[in-house]
Amino acid sequence: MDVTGLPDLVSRRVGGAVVWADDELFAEKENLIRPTEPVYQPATFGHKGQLYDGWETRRRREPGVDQAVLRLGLPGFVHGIVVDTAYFTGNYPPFCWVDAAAVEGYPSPAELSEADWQPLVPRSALLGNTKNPFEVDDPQRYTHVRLTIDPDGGVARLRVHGVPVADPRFLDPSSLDLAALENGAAIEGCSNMFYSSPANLISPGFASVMGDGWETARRRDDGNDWVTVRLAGEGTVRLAELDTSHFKGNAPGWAALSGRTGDDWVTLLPRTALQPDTRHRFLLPGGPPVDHVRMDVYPDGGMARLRLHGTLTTAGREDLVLRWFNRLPAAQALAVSGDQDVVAARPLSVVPETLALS
Ligand SMILES: NC(=O)NC(NC(N)=O)C(=O)[O-]
Repeated sequence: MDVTGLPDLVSRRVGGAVVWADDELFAEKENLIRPTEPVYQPATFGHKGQLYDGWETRRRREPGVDQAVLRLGLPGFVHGIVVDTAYFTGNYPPFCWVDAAAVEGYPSPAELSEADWQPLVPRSALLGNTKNPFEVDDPQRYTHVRLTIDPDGGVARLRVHGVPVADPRFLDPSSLDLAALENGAAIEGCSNMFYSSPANLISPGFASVMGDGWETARRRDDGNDWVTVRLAGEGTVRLAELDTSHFKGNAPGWAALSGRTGDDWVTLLPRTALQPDTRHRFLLPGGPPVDHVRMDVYPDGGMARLRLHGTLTTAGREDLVLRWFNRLPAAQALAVSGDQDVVAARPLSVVPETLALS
């Protein structure tokens, strides 16, 4: 499975941050999570040396390692990590490892140093000027990761690919974006992602440039492009927002929405004309609850965001609560539910009494 198709949970685009590094003399730690590909200009010297688009520490003169701690913009479970050493050739770290922690609230760097760090990637050899991929097999929901480089050097980007798991305590089941990545929705498939990923469609916030959206290649046949979203939970969609912002010469001419209810697909929005560079909002007439939504765009093009505001059904809400509760580390699950038996019995198929959240 190519996990790099999954959203990058630590990208700055989804609110990730590098909260601490022991050293960043040559190049700033914040570069690690820039959403764009690294760039390089040879023989471009600043006051401290060659400028690199990455995180680069000084040459160690004592034994030890360098570390950076990152907060996931979207807490979730991690399927794969990419340590990209692009353009670091004579100065990449020969080894690295990655740990993760699940922490409630808003811990400071000092508090994070005391966290219960779990190994995600063991000590592994790195190649220079290469995207170094690592598969991760760990069922827990994490909020932070820690990159250790051994002994020192430069890393251009750290990508943490996984599945966001929303904390239901912060969601109002009667009014939420059922298609939002941060609420637990996911892209299940699309016809084409030549220029940019469909995960952008359901990412937080507005798109700031065209590259922040989903863009297909120009079609040269009679078909049309499409994308399917698994909703955060089963629900009823009341308001659809199809935002073509920044797509001026390449917005689709039309779009339609359909929803999956059981084995059937029902029309939510019939084929409707779109304008370039416009945040369209369509009130939907209601209808049966759906758990997946497919957007067809005609014939091709790009879109910045797709929002599907609505209401979770009871089953949809229970699903969402369980997805979160069953991924919590045991100590956190106990703190939340207060019930040793409930924690021991996970994964459950019914929401525990103590988690009957409004
Ligand atoms: N030419 C270099 O890149 N040298 C050094 N790094 C920077 N950024 O200048 C180093 O020692 O790694």
